[in-house]
Amino acid sequence: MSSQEQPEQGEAKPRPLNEPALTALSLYPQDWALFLDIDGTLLDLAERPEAIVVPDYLPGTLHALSRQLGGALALVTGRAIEFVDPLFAPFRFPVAGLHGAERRDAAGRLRRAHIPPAFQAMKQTIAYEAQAWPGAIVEDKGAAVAVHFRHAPAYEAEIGEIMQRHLEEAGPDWNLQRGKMVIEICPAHASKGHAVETFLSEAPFEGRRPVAIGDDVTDETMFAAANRLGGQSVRIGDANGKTLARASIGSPARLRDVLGTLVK
Ligand SMILES: O=P(O)(O)OC[C@H]1O[C@H](O[C@H]2O[C@H](CO)[C@@H](O)[C@H](O)[C@H]2O)[C@H](O)[C@@H](O)[C@@H]1O
Ligand SMILES: [Mg+2]
Repeated sequence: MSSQEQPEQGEAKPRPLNEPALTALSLYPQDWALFLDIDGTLLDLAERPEAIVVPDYLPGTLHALSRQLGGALALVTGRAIEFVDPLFAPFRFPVAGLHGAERRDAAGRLRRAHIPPAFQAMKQTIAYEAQAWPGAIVEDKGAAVAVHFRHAPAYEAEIGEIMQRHLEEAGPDWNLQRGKMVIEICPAHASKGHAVETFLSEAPFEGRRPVAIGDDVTDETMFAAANRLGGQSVRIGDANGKTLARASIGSPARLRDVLGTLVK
């Protein structure tokens, strides 16, 4: 690398180019709200659900960006809320968990999904059945239960059949949600798009245009909401063309870099 390409000693390193879909968050912070998925978006995917790594600078970056946006930054995730808060401590962001089935608004009010005794019993049955799928991981998320087959791909079809059967027994209040090497049963009213719309009906999100960023099929409803509301929708990674998102960013690492450049 020749000397003229080297930044002068002390000169700031060239800042990554802001992605056009996100620049507005820095140029017009009073007009925009940011809705962020977690796994595969803010955080790199890991081999196991509990093996995720939160870069030590990330909670502070999100807090600074939230302040810049007047508090209009929310996490919208398939994770349970109680799993999310420790990830970004000491900050407690507005958050929709279980794909929108539970939500804590900007005022701290928490709305949880009901967990009937029959659902608790079903989760125990699934945990027992999972013993027949070596490598599968059962994730009890309270009002949802996920079976991960990232390390048991040979059992994907059988797991899908069993989960479909449990869904039929559970009834219309529940839904089957697929994701990356995972299938789960969650409350039927869970929708990330509806969660975004609900946040946007409340302070400090009200009156702002949404930027929705996600990486998976469960994020498509919030892309649709953002598109419908004159906002921006950004998909992380390669969606093989099958997405409603109107922009894309290559990886969680790239997104984290760009988010850092948006903080003034
Ligand atoms: O809506 P998100 O915030 O993206 O959460 C989606 C699911 O993320 C987790 O599972 C996924 O990430 C794991 C860790 O990287 C990975 O091991 C797994 O294969 C992925 O499916 C989480 O465990 C789920 O509960 C979330 O629904
Ligand atoms: Mg995700």
